[in-house]
Amino acid sequence: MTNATARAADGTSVEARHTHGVSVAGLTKRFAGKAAVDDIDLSVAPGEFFCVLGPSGCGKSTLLRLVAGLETPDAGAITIGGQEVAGRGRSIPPEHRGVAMVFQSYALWPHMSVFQNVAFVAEAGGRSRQDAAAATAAALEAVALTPFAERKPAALSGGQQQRVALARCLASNARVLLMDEPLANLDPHLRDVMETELARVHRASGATTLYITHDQREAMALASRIAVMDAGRVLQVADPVTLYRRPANEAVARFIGRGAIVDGTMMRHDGDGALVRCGALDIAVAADRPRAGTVRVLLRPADVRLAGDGPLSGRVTRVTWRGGVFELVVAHEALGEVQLHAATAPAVGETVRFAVDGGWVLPA
Ligand SMILES: Nc1ncnc2c1ncn2[C@@H]1O[C@H](COP(=O)(O)OP(=O)(O)OP(=O)(O)O)[C@@H](O)[C@H]1O
Repeated sequence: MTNATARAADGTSVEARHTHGVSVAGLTKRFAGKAAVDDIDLSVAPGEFFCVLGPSGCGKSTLLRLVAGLETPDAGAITIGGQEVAGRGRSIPPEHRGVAMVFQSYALWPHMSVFQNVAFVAEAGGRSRQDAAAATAAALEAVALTPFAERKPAALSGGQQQRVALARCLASNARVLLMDEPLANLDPHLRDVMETELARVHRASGATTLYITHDQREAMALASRIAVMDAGRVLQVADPVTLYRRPANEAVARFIGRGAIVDGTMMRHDGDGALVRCGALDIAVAADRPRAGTVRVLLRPADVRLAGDGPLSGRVTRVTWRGGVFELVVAHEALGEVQLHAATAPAVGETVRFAVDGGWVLPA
């Protein structure tokens, strides 16, 4: 099937869905005078899988609820598919925004069967009964719930109920899917399975997806781009690799992944690289621009390696098995504690030699 003829589970052409991006500008929402969402600008491309990642209480859900139309902004504007749905004192109600939403709580109708729960939403998209039934069947198949179609929600496990909520979202006619931690209540195995399924369904449907999570692993696995939020503000928007390798500031560096941050002085800058002196050690690192004074250098575990002839030595303070690799914390006199991965584990307290092969000078 070519792109031109590709069809989503609900019969909508992929092209139709691809025309719907989401953008917010200067978006602000206050509760009791305190900004939960604080002057945010974001643009989600049509068809993109975009994650908003941040700690509890940073304003992620409020942002999603604003886009859905469940909250009214105090300032700023929201545009969906080229249409301004909120701003300048105007607010289009949720049902006219062309979005479907999955919440942390599944909000299923207890008196309806699994099939009816999904079909109800599919029909609300303005389709014929027959088309809605086909979309419902396809969505239940996608979340592996076909055998449970006639059950009531009360006779399902929590994870199965969550999958019904997901199927409802998939079966809706919406061009834009809004998901608030939809995998939060699943066990790790089912989470993995559903992550794969979400990615597959997204590829097939092309629906623009705005996905909220506090789980960086999940965001990294699913998103084409991630916005990292803290205290109502967006700290950085980037693809997962850039967020990990080149965080914009210390807060993002500490929130995403592991690593150590050490002080140094930039001796030289050339193109995309720099030589930074940390204590008595010169390290070749990546850096976006020349900098005077003290700089802060992020050393990810992959930047550091055990080496019998390495120039540095330190004492192992912690060893953690991370499934396939040991993570060591090694204390060095000048650098402080650095982390690295190793195939074999020295004993805690042992002195090891190591080398630093790279790093990233934090821009801010
Ligand atoms: N209806 C409300 N009334 C008052 N305060 C609210 C309301 N909704 C959210 N808040 C506050 O706004 C801030 C952001 O909340 P929000 O639910 O958006 O965060 P979150 O990042 O989604 O958190 P979590 O991951 O825990 O769900 C919090 O301080 C919260 O207490």
